[in-house]
Amino acid sequence: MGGPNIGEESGQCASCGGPAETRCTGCRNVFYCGRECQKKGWPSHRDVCRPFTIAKNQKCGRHLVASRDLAVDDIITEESPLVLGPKQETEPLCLGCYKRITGNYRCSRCSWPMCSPECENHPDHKPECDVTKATGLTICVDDMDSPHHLYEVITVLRCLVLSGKEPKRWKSSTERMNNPYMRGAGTPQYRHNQEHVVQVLREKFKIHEYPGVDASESDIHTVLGLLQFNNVPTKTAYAEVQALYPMASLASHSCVPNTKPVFKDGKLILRASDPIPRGEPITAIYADILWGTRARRDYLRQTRLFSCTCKRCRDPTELNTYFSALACRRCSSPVLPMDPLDDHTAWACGKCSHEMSVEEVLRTTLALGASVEIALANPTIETLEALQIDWHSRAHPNHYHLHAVKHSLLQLYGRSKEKADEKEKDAAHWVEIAKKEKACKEFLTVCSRLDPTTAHTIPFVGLTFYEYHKTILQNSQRLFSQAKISTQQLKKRMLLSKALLKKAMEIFKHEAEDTPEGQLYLTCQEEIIHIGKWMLAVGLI
Ligand SMILES: C[S@@+](CC[C@H](N)C(=O)[O-])C[C@H]1O[C@@H](n2cnc3c(N)ncnc32)[C@H](O)[C@@H]1O
Repeated sequence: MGGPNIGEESGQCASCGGPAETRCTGCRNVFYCGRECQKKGWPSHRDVCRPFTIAKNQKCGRHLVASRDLAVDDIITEESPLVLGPKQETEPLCLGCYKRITGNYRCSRCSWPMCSPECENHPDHKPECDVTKATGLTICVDDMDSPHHLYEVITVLRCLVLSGKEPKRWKSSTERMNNPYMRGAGTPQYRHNQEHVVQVLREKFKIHEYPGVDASESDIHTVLGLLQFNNVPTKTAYAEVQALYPMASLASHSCVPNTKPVFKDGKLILRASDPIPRGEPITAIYADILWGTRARRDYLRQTRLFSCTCKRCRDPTELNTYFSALACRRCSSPVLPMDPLDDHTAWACGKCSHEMSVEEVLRTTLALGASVEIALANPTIETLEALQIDWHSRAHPNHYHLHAVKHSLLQLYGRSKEKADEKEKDAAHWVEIAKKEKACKEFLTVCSRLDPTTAHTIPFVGLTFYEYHKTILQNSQRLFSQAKISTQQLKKRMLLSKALLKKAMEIFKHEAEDTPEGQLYLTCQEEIIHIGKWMLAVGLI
């Protein structure tokens, strides 16, 4: 049998000629009888199937480029990580499933805290389990609520063990990965790594004595560099961890990424989140989408050693969100950077042209961030509203620090009397519900401009849709009981409320059942049934 019949629905498997059962999971143009045949057919099919090529330019180095026009949701890569493990700084977590742990259970072989006997047998945990056992070291981690320095070594150790066990695979995947890390020798970060990773791995874990592992000080620093520059933040069921992927690690960065990642069944599936024309770069985001431009650019410079110049970074308004804008002292209009790509630029009011120096802007932003951090540590409606009022004359209401305050407030509003009897819901409650609705709408508007696919804001946006549905539900039931809306209007609002729940479910659909997001998915499901029953009972359907 020759090469696969691209695009032909021949009814025959392109590999063995038997009856076709499934489409190629990459291009979906070719038919196979099953997974095995797809694997066999792959070598000849790869070049036509792969939706990307690896390109190279001066600005980004190697990067992925669409090899054909890609539609939204097209799969770009579906691959297992070369290595996956906790982020360098993390609170103690299970080294099998990455769930936060209580400390009540320890691996029976190596003494690392884990969550259960099943997790101690998880293949991810094997490298540190074997190395720790070989040294006879007892792992002492008591405080489960603060980052613990011992976890800094885990992912590096996993890389070193893999490089010893599967040297060919390790080398072919990593030898061309970007690693400008050694340029950082002598920096505070390098010194930190020397003390907390290199020395710990060599002196405590005796990693250089472990069979097959080359782990000179410089080997360990090289691995630290590979991880720093090429890691892909990967959201597992319970935590965001770091991973190296042969292909996805090559995607260049944009603060307006055109891909969305989902980590499922141990694999990263990277899909197009926008149509990507042939020849365009395929981009991921390496920073937090809900940080302002200066914070994202500083972070990228520090961790990845480049200055982002993407569409959002170039736009003083950050896609019309005013996410970093301050307020003019003279006329209250937004104050924006004159040249957002220049760190020393002055900021100016768009209306009265009053200028602020960059130092004043940084001082103000820092002070706002500090006030927000304190307020969010113990949030109440009173303290958060007081903070909003206090900063009203100094920062734009959409400022990213105030956006975080809004997200907390939209959950708090209406909560105290949520379960109360209708009679107990007083005027103050309905004022809160009105504020809640407004906050939900504002929060979603800003997020939809920054992250239209919601792929990078799942917990925030999903929860907001859920909270939003409550306001529509409660308000419409009240207005109907007061005969202020017609049956038709009530029905319309009930359907809107259900649609908001469905939107939340769509956002949470990949979340594990025992996470807050997975639980909320189930709550939404129950709530939809409940609303349906209520509509039936009152004759709306
Ligand atoms: C994960 S690696 C990507 C692969 C890398 N380009 C290579 O050649 O191996 C991340 C590095 O790529 C470069 N890079 C990625 N996106 C970039 C961008 N938007 N602008 C400039 N450099 C970028 C930076 O050097 C960054 O540290």
